[in-house]
Amino acid sequence: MNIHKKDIIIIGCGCIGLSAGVILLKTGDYNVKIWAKDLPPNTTSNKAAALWYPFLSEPLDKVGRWSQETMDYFKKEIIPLGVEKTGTLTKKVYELYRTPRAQLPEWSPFVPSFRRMKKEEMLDGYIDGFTVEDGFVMDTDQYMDWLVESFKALGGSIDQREVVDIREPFIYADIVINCSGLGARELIGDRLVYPSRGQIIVVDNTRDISLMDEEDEYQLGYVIPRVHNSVLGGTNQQHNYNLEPSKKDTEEILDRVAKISPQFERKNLKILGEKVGLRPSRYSIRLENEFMQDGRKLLVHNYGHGGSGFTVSWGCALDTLKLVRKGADKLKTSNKSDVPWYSLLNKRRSSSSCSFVND
Ligand SMILES: Cc1cc2nc3c(=O)[nH]c(=O)nc-3n(C[C@H](O)[C@H](O)[C@H](O)COP(=O)(O)OP(=O)(O)OC[C@H]3O[C@@H](n4cnc5c(N)ncnc54)[C@H](O)[C@@H]3O)c2cc1C
Ligand SMILES: NCCCCC(=O)C(=O)O
Repeated sequence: MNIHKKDIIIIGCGCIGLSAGVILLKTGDYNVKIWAKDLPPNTTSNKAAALWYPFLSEPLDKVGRWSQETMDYFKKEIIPLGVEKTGTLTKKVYELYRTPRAQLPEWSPFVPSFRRMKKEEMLDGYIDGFTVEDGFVMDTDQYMDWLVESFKALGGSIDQREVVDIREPFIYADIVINCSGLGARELIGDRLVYPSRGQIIVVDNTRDISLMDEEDEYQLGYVIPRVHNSVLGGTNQQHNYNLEPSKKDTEEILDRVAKISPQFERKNLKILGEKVGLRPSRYSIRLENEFMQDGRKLLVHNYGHGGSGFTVSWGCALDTLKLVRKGADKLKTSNKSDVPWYSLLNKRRSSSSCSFVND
């Protein structure tokens, strides 16, 4: 532990916490520790498909910028390391519609390669669609393992521990980053974050383009080819906490992807497994500073990424660094002796005590 560097504790070891940790460590200015109840492969992040595509997350203008910054980071820092190391591949994606789409997605101006699909690219049964030429997909478990390895190689350390009171980490650090995902509901009493249950099926490899039937944002039909296998999806069941795969959902996902193309009919697929994750959904991604204990402590919130955690992860990590720098300059020097450590814990924080004023 370098005493000249500021200590930071990140709560959460999903793609959001790990990306933030890597960016903070790369500056050389911080000692960074992750505290997390669940570690990969037992996080929501490990249940993701995953591909670059903004989905179920707001506000769309910021999601656009974060997505573009994440795409740039992947192109410069991750894709060049090679697929064997990171489990990440550049992959074109088609978003398909059976009805015309007058509106372009609000995030599209941020993504240079975004365009409407050409007639000659259209699949049978679809009349409209969009494409991004240089998106990416990752074998999620392999990518998450690479993120952990990168974080540790930069000097980060990971403690598997549940944080029951948000003030506990402040005994050890003046700056805490809240990357707790859906856990923010309990950790800081934010009832605005809720689960959107997603179920996927892992199958043997399929074709070389990610295909997503977006006609219905609740009954999803997508095929995402990855490095060692492909993922079929999916579901978007709000406020559903069931973590067990449902046979009914599997049947309905298979029916939906078969309608994308005959090559995805069940007889042509070899099912390898099913996964379920609870997307940390919120009306708006919360990425902001909160000063605690009369301005002596800084809590940076970075949670509520819905269906886009991987797609915005590096953009949000870069903004987390900006918030840390901005907030740290405003911290009143905390002379540890005048804040007895037990005083931080002797009052349980009521859920109503948090203010969720978003910027
Ligand atoms: C089926 C499915 C498919 C998806 N596909 C994609 C996709 O293709 N592209 C994409 O961009 N996104 C996708 N997503 C969304 C993406 O998975 C999430 O947005 C992302 O994983 C959120 O990351 P996170 O780090 O915030 O949360 P998590 O991965 O849930 O990590 C939260 C961490 O905080 C810890 N934690 C919580 N509370 C506490 C506490 N009190 N004390 C200590 N630790 C705590 C947890 O243990 C965990 O380590 C998908 C999601 C699902 C379910
Ligand atoms: N629009 C389809 C989204 C693909 C996968 C994904 O982001 C999800 O299921 O959350």
